[in-house]
Amino acid sequence: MPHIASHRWNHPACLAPRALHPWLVHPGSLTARLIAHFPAFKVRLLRQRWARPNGDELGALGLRRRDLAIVREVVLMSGDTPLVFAHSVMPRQALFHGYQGLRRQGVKPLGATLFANPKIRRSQLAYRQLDRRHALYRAAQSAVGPLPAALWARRSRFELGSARILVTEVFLPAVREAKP
Ligand SMILES: C=C(O[C@@H]1C=C(C(=O)O)C=C[C@H]1O)C(=O)O
Repeated sequence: MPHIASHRWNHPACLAPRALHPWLVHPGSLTARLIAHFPAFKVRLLRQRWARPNGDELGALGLRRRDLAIVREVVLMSGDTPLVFAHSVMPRQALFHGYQGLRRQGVKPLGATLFANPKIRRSQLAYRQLDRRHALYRAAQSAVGPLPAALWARRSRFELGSARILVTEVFLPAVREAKP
């Protein structure tokens, strides 16, 4: 396993390209913003199955290495153009205590569910650049094909009482603020 220079999700978003920055720091539903900016939005569901979270996700969810969670991976699309690779980790405890409905999420955007429930709190957003040393970069690349050497990603927890899920969004090249 190549050493990842830093597991830390603490890269300042201000270092991101100017055209990407508004997307990275957007506090509301990314789905809603993508629908407002791009035509023919759809969710391409890649997988949703029991799996082990990535090493740098355990701490954020208070999990041990052997703990299982349902891992959901999708590509948010505009027609045939991939916009965002999203990876969501839903621990067993969360699925049985609060997030039962997420098991049948299918191609309905997660955001449509999470932002519709006023009891769900979102944590601070955390950012980092990913490259081929990170599992999420490699998963995005196998889903959409060749990518730039580094991609900006953000992640946050969605908390419902004691239940927490971790949602990570990897921004693909097509997502840039329209030229002013
Ligand atoms: C959390 C949101 O849901 C989006 C949709 C996702 C999905 O359907 O799996 C995952 C992450 C988000 O990009 C959002 O819209 O902000």
